[in-house]
Amino acid sequence: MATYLVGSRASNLAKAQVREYLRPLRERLPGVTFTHRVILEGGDKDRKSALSAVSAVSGGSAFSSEQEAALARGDVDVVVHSLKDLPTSNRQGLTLLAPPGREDVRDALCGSTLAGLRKGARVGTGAPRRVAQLLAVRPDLDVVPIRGNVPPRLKKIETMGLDAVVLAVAGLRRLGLDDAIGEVLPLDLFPPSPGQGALGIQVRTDDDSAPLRALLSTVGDAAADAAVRAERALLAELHGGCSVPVGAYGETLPNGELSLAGQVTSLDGRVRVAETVTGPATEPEKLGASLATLLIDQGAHAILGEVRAALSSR
Ligand SMILES: NCc1[nH]cc(CCC(=O)O)c1CC(=O)O
Repeated sequence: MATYLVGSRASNLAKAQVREYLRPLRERLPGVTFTHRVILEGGDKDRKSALSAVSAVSGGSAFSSEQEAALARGDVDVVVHSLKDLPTSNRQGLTLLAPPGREDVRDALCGSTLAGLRKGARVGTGAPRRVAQLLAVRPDLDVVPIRGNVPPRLKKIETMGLDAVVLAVAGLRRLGLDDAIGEVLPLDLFPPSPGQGALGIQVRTDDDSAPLRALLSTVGDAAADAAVRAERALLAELHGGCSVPVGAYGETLPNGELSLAGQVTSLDGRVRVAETVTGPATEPEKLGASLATLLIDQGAHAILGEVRAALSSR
């Protein structure tokens, strides 16, 4: 009987994601054993310094590297990530499988509604994309940088005297914290981080892993896969990472085509370029690349150049 080790970070969100991923697999494959292994991270302890050092410069993710190293070494056979935290550059010998569907992709305001925020209200978020999108619609807001896992970030409403914080609906739902949502933010003004709401299912590409890849592909969702591939291709073409103000949302249309919306916003929210493209769902990377070209023609590089300069001087 086959046994596979499934790795993840130690957070409650990571554990919930593993449970969500394994439930249908265990039902479908009663003869196969999947065992969860937490992979502890140096990067977790010292996330602040790691993030500011890595993400501002390369757009890389400090979180995922140790998970990927454990997978490459063979300590585990598959890793369940949050896809949006994974760098777009492909790690040699590893591959991403189609995600099993997708949670709600949107961001939420917790603690208040947008209209309910007084002038100059203090809103917590550490993500440049969220800062930029908030200031674009509400330049009066005082955006306060916060970091950490989802539950501590929610608690900062009380402990830091914030009026609200911005968090992904997906993480809140998976943690059973959706009661905290004051308003789900509209996709057109607050397009999510590429891959938001999707699990990043990563395996080795070697021949020995082929049977596992075949098993796991039975729970992959083609529509979600096309959407996240297009979103991540856009980000890669813009040379962005999870720390740049790029929002993207891919979706399969009723006619089977893939639509991809993308936005790049300056950190102060004053300049924004936005476009939507449509194309065959069989070529999501091409769609992402064509959207990147349109956004670059409209000035995306200038915006992102200023963002990088601002972030690296922090
Ligand atoms: N960077 C943190 C992170 N990584 C994944 C999620 C949950 C949403 C998801 O799975 O895409 C979150 C929290 C948040 O953004 O609110």
